[in-house]
Amino acid sequence: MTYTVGHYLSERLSQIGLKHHFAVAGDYNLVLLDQMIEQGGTKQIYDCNELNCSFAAEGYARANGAAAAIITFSVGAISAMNGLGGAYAENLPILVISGAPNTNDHGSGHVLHHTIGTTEYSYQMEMAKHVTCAAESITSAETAPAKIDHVIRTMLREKKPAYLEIACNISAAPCVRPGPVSSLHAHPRPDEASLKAALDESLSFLDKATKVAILVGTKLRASEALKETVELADKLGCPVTVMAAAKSYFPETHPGFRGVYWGDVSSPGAQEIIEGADAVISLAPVWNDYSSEGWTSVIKGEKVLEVDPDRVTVNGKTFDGFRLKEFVKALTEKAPKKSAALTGEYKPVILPKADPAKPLTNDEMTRQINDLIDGNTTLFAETGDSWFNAMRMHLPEGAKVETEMQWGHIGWSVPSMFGNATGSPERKHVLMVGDGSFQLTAQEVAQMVRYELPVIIFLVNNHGYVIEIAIHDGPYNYIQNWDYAALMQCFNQGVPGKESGKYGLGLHATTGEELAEAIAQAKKNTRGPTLIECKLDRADCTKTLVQWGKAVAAANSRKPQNT
Ligand SMILES: Cc1ncc(Cn2nnc(CCOP(=O)(O)OP(=O)(O)O)c2C)c(N)n1
Repeated sequence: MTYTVGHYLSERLSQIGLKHHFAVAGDYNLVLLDQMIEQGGTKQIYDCNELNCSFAAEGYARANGAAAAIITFSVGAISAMNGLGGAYAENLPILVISGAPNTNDHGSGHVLHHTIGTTEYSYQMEMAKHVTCAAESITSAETAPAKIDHVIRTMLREKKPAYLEIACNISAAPCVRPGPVSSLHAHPRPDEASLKAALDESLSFLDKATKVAILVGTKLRASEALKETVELADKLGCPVTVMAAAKSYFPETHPGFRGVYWGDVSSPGAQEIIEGADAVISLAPVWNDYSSEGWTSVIKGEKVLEVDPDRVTVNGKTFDGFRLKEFVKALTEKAPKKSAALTGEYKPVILPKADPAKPLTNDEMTRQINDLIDGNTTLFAETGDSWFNAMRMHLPEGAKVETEMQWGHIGWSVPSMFGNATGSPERKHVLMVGDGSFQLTAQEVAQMVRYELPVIIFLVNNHGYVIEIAIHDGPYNYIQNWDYAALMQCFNQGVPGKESGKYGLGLHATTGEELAEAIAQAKKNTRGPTLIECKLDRADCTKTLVQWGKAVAAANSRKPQNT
């Protein structure tokens, strides 16, 4: 068998640890898809559309560290741009690979199908450059290895997405074979002088402090320092809170854990700890209008030692030339005990068991979902009141929570969980998603039926965009109601000639008792997804969403300056 450009790409992807890649067929990428199948290093998984394909890759990267999605030129790639933007915002290394026009068409004056009808085809590359850390166009086999290695090496180092387009007549062109994968993982050595200076300044900052606390931030997982943070917390003996988007990045069973810090909508006691500290070690935070509750709660300034992925700022000085992980390890070695602020114990929100015969409430639904979560569960929480329900859950050791609080594309969670479950089949997957979000990407549940993924979907049917209503109400927040549970019958049509692809289960829950029964059935459904449609009253949402919505609305309605 001739070794080709497509084989090189496929081998590199399997060398970095991928066992699957996601794809939607299109005539610009069919030969490339053949090469991927022929080389066989990763299994080809199909999605209903390219938006879902890019989000499935993003979800896979959350489980596996990286991912790849193959789509067709222009009509496919421009949909996938949304997944690239999301991966950029969420610091996830996914590689989106687009089939591309035949090399003979460049400069020919030909108008090609699927394009915008011009004779220039570079617009897609120009778009991709804005939402990736590396982007290359492959139009010859000779230059393919260097370009493929460049985009993979860069995305792994930067924890950002990358983009490749491969001309459709080059995918099967003969190509040299790759060397060891170690060259793709190389990181620059830290600048020792700068690291020492940062450490000395930080120790001086901590020496003067009495009430020290750690705030775990959004980019800590991408900085690959979760374990190192636990070691720092053990050494300091101080309280630890997490930002909402970092929920589950620090073990909630740790004696120092004190909940989610989110301004006025923090876990009970967390706001006092962070805002009352005289030294906050802030690890990889992202302060945006949502995470700061409409700019009302940003933790910065002279009380803060801010440790970003590649920079430390403390005592009015800033240091770079090393990675967060290297700094945290060095700080742990020298850090003093600072346990004065660790008082009392963490009291998670305990939701009372409701009368099972009464209409289902948001609290009862959240309570039963929390009971379902164990140390092997990955909980996806979609944009909406699901965020706030996830924040008030207490997690056992090993449980993970996935959110998309920077990009916030509603519907993201359905394909992302599909990708995550594909990449971590050994874990249980649970999704909380509102009816509004679900309507954007619902068809990807059909792929969960096709690939027989035993995930559990809690479809929160509160008849509209409740998070938007909390921010600013209007007729645009009310949507057509669906029979969401009935979708499973539609998706259960099976794979022709095969026994598979017909085990989706759709259930309705209008009371606590019905929900408990549905969960019991879901646990037994091991050959497909179970969607439980939870009917809630529209006004029945978390108090924290209502409070947060007011703060965000105030931020959105700030008058223009100098008018
Ligand atoms: C692609 C995209 N389009 C529009 C929006 C704005 N948006 N954010 N949240 C929503 C409504 C979410 O409603 P649901 O999923 O029903 O969630 P709930 O808050 O639980 O009702 C919208 C329409 C968005 N975040 N993403």
